[in-house]
Amino acid sequence: MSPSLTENPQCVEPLYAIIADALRRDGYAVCRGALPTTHSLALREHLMGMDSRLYYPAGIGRQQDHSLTRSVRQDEICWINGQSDAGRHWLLWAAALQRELNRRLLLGLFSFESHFAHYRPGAFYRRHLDAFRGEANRVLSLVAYLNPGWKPEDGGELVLYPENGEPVTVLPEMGTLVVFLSEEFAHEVLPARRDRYSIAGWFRVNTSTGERVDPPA
Ligand SMILES: O=C(O)CCC(=O)C(=O)O
Ligand SMILES: [Fe+2]
Repeated sequence: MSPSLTENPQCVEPLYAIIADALRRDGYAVCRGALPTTHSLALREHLMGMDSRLYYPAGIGRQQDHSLTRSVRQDEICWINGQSDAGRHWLLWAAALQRELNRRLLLGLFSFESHFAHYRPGAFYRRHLDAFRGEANRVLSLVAYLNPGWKPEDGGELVLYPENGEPVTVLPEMGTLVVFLSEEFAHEVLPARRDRYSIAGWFRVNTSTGERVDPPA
């Protein structure tokens, strides 16, 4: 898809259709140039200007063991809570996508959480699942990349592992968006040779019961 396709609001419609069709067919979608250029540039600028102390090493599950975590993932993250213009705009964009995917695929997506991620040169995230089967909460994973001029020799690819089929490799190029079913696709981030910036997010369903509110907010 060319970047110009999503440049103005009336052109977002085809993007939703493309993502919904690909999810229905394959369980994942990879869309180059999906984020409007003005939007991805604003997010990138915000990231570049952020105080690096706002980032902290990512964890895994409830795992507290720092060296174990480092052997699995080495990105630094900052949760997006809508305090900045760029962050608010991103959350609105994700909410529109949530609404459209619910309308087209009846997924019942209920909430969204996301963070900025920075992988320093050499950092990786080993093969993992974002959600475990039967624990229906993270249903759909979404990743958006914010790295202009990324080249194959820069590494840092996302590799998705479909259960039946060849691995799918994605370069983390500016504006590229990847969406996939969280319980279905193991995936990993290969080490990059440059700083690698992205947003990772998850849509969840509401699994609250009488005793437990999930998601909590
Ligand atoms: O940055 C990516 O390509 C994927 C990140 C990821 O898998 C995660 O944060 O769970
Ligand atoms: Fe992941």
